[in-house]
Amino acid sequence: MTVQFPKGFEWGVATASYQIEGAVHEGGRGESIWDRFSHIEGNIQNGDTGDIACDHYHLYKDDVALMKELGVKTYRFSISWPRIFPNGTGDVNEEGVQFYRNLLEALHEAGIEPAVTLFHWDLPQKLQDKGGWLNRETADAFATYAKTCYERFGDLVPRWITHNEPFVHAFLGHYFGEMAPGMKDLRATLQVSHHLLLSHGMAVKVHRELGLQSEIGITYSTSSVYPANKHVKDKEAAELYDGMLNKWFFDPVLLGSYPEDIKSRYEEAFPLDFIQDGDLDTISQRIDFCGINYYFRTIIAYDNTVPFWNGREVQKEHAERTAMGWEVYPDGLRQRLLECKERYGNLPLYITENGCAADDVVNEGKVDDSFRISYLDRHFKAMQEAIEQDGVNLKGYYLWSFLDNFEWAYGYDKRFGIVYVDYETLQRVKKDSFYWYQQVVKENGLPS
Ligand SMILES: OC[C@H]1NNC[C@@H](O)[C@@H]1O
Repeated sequence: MTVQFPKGFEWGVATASYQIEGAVHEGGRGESIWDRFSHIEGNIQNGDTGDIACDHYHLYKDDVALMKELGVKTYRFSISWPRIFPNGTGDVNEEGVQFYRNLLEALHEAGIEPAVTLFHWDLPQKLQDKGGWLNRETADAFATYAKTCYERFGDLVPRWITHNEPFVHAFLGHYFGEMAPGMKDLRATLQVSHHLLLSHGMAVKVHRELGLQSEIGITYSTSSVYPANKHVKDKEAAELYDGMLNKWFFDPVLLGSYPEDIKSRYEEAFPLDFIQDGDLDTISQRIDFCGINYYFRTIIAYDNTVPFWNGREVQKEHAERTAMGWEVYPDGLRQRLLECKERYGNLPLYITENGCAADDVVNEGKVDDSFRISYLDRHFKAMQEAIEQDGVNLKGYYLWSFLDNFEWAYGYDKRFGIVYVDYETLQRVKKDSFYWYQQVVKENGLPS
């Protein structure tokens, strides 16, 4: 065994509701902002939508059987809020509850522990019609939704994740405009990000009040940020970008305050008057773990035409890249894990997403995705170094993704799965990486 992980290290796979379920008009489900956004022409590559996706809603038993064959200990998926509350609040949709109970019971039968994400971006459209996350009342609605999930599913869920990647939902959905609900307004983005974090704290408080034995945390998209070169301006720009991307979301939850360097710049432009007294106490409720989603590093060059953080992403020439164009940089994962340990203490961490898109094709019933195996192999080595050499309290790993699925604005072109999905027939085909990962899970380490 060349690379061995600690005994009890948890190997898993991850998905999300809108990306795999389909059945958007079935089982009493209400409309989500992604149903609305994906049906607006021009928003999604090839005009794709999540209407059918992987049809996991009907095929979940086959998918759980495949996970059992894979041998993973744990499976991270998200609950679709509009399946539980079609209008966002009000009456509970019992058919939606039943679907997730069936899924949870199938996982329990298969000996697979669920890690459930409460919000992975598919906000009920009815709440968006009332301002969405711009509206502070959406945080209250989220706490009610969370409480309902704890009550209905808590007997079968050992691990809860309040939010998936608040940076991505806030900034790509409300500033860069490439994701639902497709806004382009920085002050709105900061208001949304604050209400996302506030709702996280409210959901943690409810979890503690119910005295649940399960653990609860939050999942962040994150990247290690590097200056383009040694110039002080580049270093300052990288610092500010790290503040915008990472600290703005990690610090309120883990330190109880927003990072001053970027906050003061925002306040020069507009008052952050959506931050109310007591909010940061709520947001910084103790959590049991932090989820880290890492795919690539970020290189920043000074650019004073970019407001607030005065920096723009630059690409390393001739770098190895995935089908998303993201640089393959496993050292950045180790770096980011060490940064978290040094800034926030040794809170338990899970890699709640990591993986790569590749141009996978089926050839005589097989999929040679050696590129993905190489990507994973190198990131696993970086993880193991973080544990063994840097003392990072890394407890587990969820591979993104179990299935090829709807990759948001990119539609179905970008394949992240270790299981190939033929979107014409919905047939699943195990890729070579499925068998490779099966061995890693079995051996709790990398094959020599
Ligand atoms: O882009 C790959 C993944 N990144 N994190 C959030 C997921 O929903 C994405 O598919």
